[in-house]
Amino acid sequence: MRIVLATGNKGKIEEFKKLLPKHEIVTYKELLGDIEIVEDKDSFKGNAIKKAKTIYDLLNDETAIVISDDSGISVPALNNEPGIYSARYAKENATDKENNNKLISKLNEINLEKTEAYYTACIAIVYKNEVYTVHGWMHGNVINKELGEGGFGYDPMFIPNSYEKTLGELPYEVKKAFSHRTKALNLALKVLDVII
Ligand SMILES: O=P(O)(O)OP(=O)(O)OP(=O)(O)OC[C@H]1O[C@@H](n2cnc3c(O)ncnc32)[C@H](O)[C@@H]1O
Ligand SMILES: [Mg+2]
Repeated sequence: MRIVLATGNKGKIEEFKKLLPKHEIVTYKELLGDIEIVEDKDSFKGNAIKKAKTIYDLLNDETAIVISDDSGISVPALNNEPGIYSARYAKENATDKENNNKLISKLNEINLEKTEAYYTACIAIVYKNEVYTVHGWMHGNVINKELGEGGFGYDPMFIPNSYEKTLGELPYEVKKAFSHRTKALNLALKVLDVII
């Protein structure tokens, strides 16, 4: 099955390709070029739907299968920041490094070297003009430094439950086994099984 990914994030694209080895994955940029989608909704779900719907409508092909991913990290000790603002925590169009530095300074402000955190992913599917959404979560801790080069985004700061190392240090197989994205995508595949 051919799936159009409504994301511009290289880390996500790489993960989706590894999670869906049997499917043909095309990114929206390959089909439509660069498009700016303003993520102005107040939930992962709202933004995921907006991204998937925008690309689906522009493709103008009823039978296209479009999948988006809106995700982020939440830190309860910081009132669940950055949450839906994870991509622009430091500033608009911030790099991963800038966002990680902002999270590190926020943790340092309240003298926390390590504290509970969780990732959320909402995946929206659009097919035949209908929208479906599913969620997945991964729980663990964030630390006030970056360790390792693996993964993307906040991964070098995130230690999943039952592990002692960050997702920057651990092999991708660990993240693949039970990440927020893996869990949401497994549900999305079940939805696709039913609707297609
Ligand atoms: O909107 P798209 O085009 O999909 O790309 P994006 O990078 O803007 O994606 P989001 O709006 O969903 O923002 C997600 C933020 O959370 C971070 N993030 C999401 N999933 C992550 C993961 O699995 N590991 C590390 N960081 C993650 C990511 O780096 C972004 O800063
Ligand atoms: Mg985004």
